[in-house]
Amino acid sequence: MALNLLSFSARPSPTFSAATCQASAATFSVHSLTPPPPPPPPPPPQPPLLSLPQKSTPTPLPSSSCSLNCPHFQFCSGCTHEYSLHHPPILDEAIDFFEKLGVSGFDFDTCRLWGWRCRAKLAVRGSSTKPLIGLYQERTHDIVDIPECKAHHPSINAAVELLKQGMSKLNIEPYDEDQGTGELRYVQMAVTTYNTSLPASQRYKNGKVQVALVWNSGNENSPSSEKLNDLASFLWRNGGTKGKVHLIHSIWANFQTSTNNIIFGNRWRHLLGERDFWEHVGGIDVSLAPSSFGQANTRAFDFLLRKLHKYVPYGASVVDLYAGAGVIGLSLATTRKCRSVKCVEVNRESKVSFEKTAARLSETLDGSISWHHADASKEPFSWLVGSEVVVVDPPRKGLDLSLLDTLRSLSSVELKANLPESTGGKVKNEKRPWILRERETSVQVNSSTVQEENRSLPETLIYISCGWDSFKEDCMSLLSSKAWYLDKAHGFNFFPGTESIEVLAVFKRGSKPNIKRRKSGKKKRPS
Ligand SMILES: C[S@@+](CC[C@H](N)C(=O)[O-])C[C@H]1O[C@@H](n2cnc3c(N)ncnc32)[C@H](O)[C@@H]1O
Repeated sequence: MALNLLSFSARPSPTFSAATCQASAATFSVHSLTPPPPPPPPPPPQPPLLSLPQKSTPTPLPSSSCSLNCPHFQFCSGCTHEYSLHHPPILDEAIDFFEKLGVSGFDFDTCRLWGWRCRAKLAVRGSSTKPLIGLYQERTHDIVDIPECKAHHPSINAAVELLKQGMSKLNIEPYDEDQGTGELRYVQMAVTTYNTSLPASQRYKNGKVQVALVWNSGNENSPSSEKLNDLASFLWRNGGTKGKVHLIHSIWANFQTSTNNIIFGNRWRHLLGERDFWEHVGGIDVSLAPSSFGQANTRAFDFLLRKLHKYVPYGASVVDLYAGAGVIGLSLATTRKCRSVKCVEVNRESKVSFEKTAARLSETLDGSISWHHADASKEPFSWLVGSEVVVVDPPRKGLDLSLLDTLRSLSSVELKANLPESTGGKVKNEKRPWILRERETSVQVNSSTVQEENRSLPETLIYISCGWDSFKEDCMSLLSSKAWYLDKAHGFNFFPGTESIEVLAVFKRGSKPNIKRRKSGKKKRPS
């Protein structure tokens, strides 16, 4: 699927780091699973999970601790603030927002502050003798070279350095946007920290990089393909299994000739190394092709998933909208033994990753699990029917309006849905409309599982958001419909150094129960 440059620099970027927050076991024991961080830079004392039940401002730390210490700060558009990485400026606003809505127990998981980015898309410009590999400078098309990025997993920086050496040695020309000439346009680097042959404590820092080279040609038969193969061989020879340092997991090519600012073309080729890229998050092994969406902050995503699990009842039926490769849905299917899970994703490239993950999990999956190549904004109601829980994880711009409207009107629709003759169109005639509608592009796991007719509508809405502004709007819109109330919210430091946080919000259908304080029943002590 095409990605464009706006989202590229929007999902905050780069870095590399050292310390992992030491969350107190009492608040979030999963942190004890976090492998120790890579050795490098400034490892100040880490503030961990900040539990903010009241309007409590987290304990202030000196501004020098938890600072970015990145030589590229101010030149590169990836990070917007330098100090107190554990406490992004937006956090205070989030605390206020949830407090005003009467949500108790909002907490913020600070996660890893440096070296957190396990997935980066970087532009390649400059010249073969002096390649520049990095992000655009704010509001320009000038690339800032970021070899010492503190957000990047250290393996990404090492792989970028190796790539530069290869380009110089083999005379690979970076892309020239004005002329449309040159060979290498972008590179995507994705790190897998899944290596069970290492002790758990050493896995993160020994992450291996899946390198995807975006080549300026229509396919692998172009005259410049020889250079592409030479570059891949160079990377593999020096960074692959037999290199001095084993750094590279695999090398892929993507072919793109478009003159707009879309990063990837439609054609992908696996060149060297392992074809399958596995990571372990949310209690499952997940496969991620370079063409599929993958979360940039692997560790923080793992924390989020583990927190998410507890909001989904055992045996529930779930629809996972904006599902990517179905990581959330499959993680729930496995850990919560879901009766059914439907994943809905518009990028067809994610299908193969879903299939691989599901195949590896097949023995643990009992329910009916499916993935659908479909646009969640089209007939959204049909996706909601039959699920008790809906999970949405939209892009930064938030929910599609049609889906938002459908969620807002769920209480009134439910009445109709329960009346056998009253629902219109496909919903009326087909028990599982999604199967009919997307037959060619769906994947059904456990097709032998008999699905009973389930016409229920979601009672729980779990909203995962990477766009704070759009989340606020969607949240207020859902609440103003009176169809939902906000029950819980958690924040995660997915993008330290930036203005963004990730939010996990749990909405329940109906009105908020009026919880009256129970009388303790204890007898007063005689004074
Ligand atoms: C923030 S990502 C989340 C992916 C997935 N939940 C995960 O964590 O790996 C948003 C996903 O929504 C997909 N998407 C965007 N618009 C969509 C739509 N209208 N219908 C279905 N999927 C959509 C994107 O392709 C992307 O994979």
